[in-house]
Amino acid sequence: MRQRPDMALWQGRRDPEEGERAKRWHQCIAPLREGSPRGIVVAGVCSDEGVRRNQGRPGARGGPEAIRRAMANQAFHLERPLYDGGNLLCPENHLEDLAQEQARWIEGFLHQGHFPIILGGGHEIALGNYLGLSRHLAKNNPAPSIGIVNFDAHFDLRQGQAPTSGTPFRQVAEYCWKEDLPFLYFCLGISETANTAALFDRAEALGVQYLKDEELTPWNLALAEARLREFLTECDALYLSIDLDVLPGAVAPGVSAPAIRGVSLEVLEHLLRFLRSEAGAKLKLADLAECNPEDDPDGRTARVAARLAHLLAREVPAPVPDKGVEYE
Ligand SMILES: N=CN[C@@H](CCC(=O)O)C(=O)O
Ligand SMILES: [Mn+2]
Ligand SMILES: [Mn+2]
Repeated sequence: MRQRPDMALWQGRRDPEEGERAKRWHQCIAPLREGSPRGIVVAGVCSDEGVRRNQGRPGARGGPEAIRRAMANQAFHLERPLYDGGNLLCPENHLEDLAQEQARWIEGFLHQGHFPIILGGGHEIALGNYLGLSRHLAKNNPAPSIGIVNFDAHFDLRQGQAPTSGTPFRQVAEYCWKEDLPFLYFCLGISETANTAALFDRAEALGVQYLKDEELTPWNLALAEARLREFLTECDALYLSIDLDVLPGAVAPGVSAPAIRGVSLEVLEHLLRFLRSEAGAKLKLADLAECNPEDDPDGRTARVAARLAHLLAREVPAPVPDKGVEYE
């Protein structure tokens, strides 16, 4: 189920005549090992069973490889070590077991002090990410207030017995209810035409905060900033999820449900930078979900995902030690 990093994927242009500062990601990334100094870990969850179950276009199991290939040639500007943490495979499409196994895997990265950027995979990857962070934080705080900020055209609060790419945050809400934890979920980029009235009702009933795509314009950023700032005051820690279908379909066509309108890349990047500076060390974990290379002309979506990973890795705050752990 766990797959070691395939470093052969990390190929790209080389400019030796330009010297040491002409490096690209493929020249700087290392396989993650036990005891590696704290840094950024990119790791993939190769699952699209959730998308298939959700009546979508499968293919996102190839997302992690496509995003790594796009990352490989990016110029390297990071100030922290960068690692490939390998992949997690969904066992015989048995999504029911994925989240628990993924939670243990994520917890391991966090325990070693890394900032994980998890590459999807359908958005079913969100449940395991949340659970991993929750378990990690529970070591020092039995009832952590984890805020989820999800940039997404969809609420992903669907009902149903079986988990799918459309259910993860409803599953998180149920977990929080059972564990007596607050469910703090803020979804940005909601498309009114892509979410039924039933989903808006569920969001309301669960106390979900949201902003619609049409409210996230460059001339209205103060609204999102004020709402995010207030949201963060309630959170001990932040899990940031980016469903690439929040972007306009022309920018991110390689997803199961491309957006007609979407939120512009400029606005998304602005808000990611804003979150970084407002959340500081509360930001513990990020993911990029739904990249589907089978429907991605010119690898556009993988490349935009790679750029967002660069931004997250560059903007991520210096780690703050968990209790009892010192950073060098
Ligand atoms: N990950 C979520 N996906 C959307 C799919 C919507 C659609 O296929 O139209 C959802 O469930 O709402
Ligand atoms: Mn979506
Ligand atoms: Mn989603």
